[in-house]
Amino acid sequence: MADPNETTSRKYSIQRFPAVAGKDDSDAYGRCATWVQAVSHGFHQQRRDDEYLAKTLAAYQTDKRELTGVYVNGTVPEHSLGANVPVATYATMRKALNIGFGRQLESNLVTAVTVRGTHRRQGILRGMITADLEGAKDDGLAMAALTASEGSIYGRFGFGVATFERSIKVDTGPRFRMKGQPEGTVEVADPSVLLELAPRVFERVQRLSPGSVDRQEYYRLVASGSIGHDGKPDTSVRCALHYDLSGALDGYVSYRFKGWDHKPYTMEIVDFVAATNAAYLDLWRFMGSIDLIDDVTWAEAPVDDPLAWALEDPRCIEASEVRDMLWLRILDTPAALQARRFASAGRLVLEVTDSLSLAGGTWVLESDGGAAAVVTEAPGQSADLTMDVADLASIYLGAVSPVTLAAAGRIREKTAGAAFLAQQLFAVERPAHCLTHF
Ligand SMILES: CC(=O)SCCNC(=O)CCNC(=O)[C@H](O)C(C)(C)COP(=O)(O)OP(=O)(O)OC[C@H]1O[C@@H](n2cnc3c(N)ncnc32)[C@H](O)[C@@H]1OP(=O)(O)O
Repeated sequence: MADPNETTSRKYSIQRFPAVAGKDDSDAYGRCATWVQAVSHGFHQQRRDDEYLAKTLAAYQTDKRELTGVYVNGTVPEHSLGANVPVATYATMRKALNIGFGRQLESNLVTAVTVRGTHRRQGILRGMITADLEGAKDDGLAMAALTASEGSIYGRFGFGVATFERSIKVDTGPRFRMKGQPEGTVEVADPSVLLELAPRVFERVQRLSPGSVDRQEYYRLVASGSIGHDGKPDTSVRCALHYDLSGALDGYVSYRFKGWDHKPYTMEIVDFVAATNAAYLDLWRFMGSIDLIDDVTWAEAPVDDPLAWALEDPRCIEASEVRDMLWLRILDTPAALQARRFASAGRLVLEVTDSLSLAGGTWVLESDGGAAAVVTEAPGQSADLTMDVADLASIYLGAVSPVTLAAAGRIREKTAGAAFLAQQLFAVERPAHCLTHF
């Protein structure tokens, strides 16, 4: 792997360093704080105050984020941003990805990618991401993941869309009626309880939900209203908890009222985490019962949503903006395949191409539908399916059909029926959905 600390050219230096929150080492803290300001600049957000920087870096340190900054060598023109302000940023942290049937795969999460407008399209992103993916593979990881600001950036680096989400607006007026009966109870709580409870509930979701990525520290802070977009506490956040029939906590929803000047009167979901089907439906019953409210909105709803089937009138849901959510990048094809449990028995020869030469090759995948799959290298064997590594990432969690990718001309089917067999093999036990943005 390229050494991220080496001087890459006479023009730029790359520095990689851990996020630190302690101010004892003022140089290290200052470097991290300046890096956070550069990220805000890259995403057109406001300049951050000391409180925001302290809270953010504390959360980053908890997540063990590794920060990368690209710096201009030498002096910069008078009055411009100083040479200590990175012209490009990039961060990683390692978290578990649920890859179906309860299996977890430690993955390299990529985030906070920015390149200052005056330095763009000179290969800075390419340099940062190729070095990082190589390094993650050298460390033994088989998977990288990100959520993308634009759909056109990451396919060239071997990332494929693996899960989707959508925004919904639910009419909670008189026609909001749900089938069935509650199977537990819902109670309103002070949102601060979520500082402790949110990670506990999410831990169950992480175990049970294909496509789920373990959450970063920031989530419990947002769900509890401890931190809003501006870094200050968000006092408009409210929350409700769900208890199962034995009284055990198994879900929560946090939400905020959009205000009396916003018509129709709307409750916006901040975070909705349900570890059981009953918790999900009962919390929706609760959201649909809040007086004086016309609509409930949720920007991170699943595409394949049980709510639609639990409503007497599914048209209460107005869905918009179905969009890509989790992008995966396979770093080691046999390791990623062997980590999975396959849903049925079958044998496929897969030829995988990879322009970054990390995960390309030909392998035989044999599954008896049980716990272990056998993956053996088969160089030169004629393949049943050939695909780019990005397409293998897309089908990996079962949320994208290989049949669709074959129809799109992305996967090439050399043996009739092989795409359908792949669809059955890669299926998971429930629709993959990721509730974690990063
Ligand atoms: C995981 C995340 O954090 S997602 C957030 C991504 N960041 C943003 O959207 C913030 C605003 N944008 C930026 O900061 C920059 O434009 C970046 C990071 C997207 C790209 O950085 P650059 O250093 O300009 O990219 P770089 O020069 O390495 O380009 C590499 C390749 O990607 C292409 N590319 C880069 N950005 C884009 C884009 N937005 N759309 C399409 N293609 C792009 C380049 O044309 C180049 O293609 P090539 O290698 O085939 O010639």
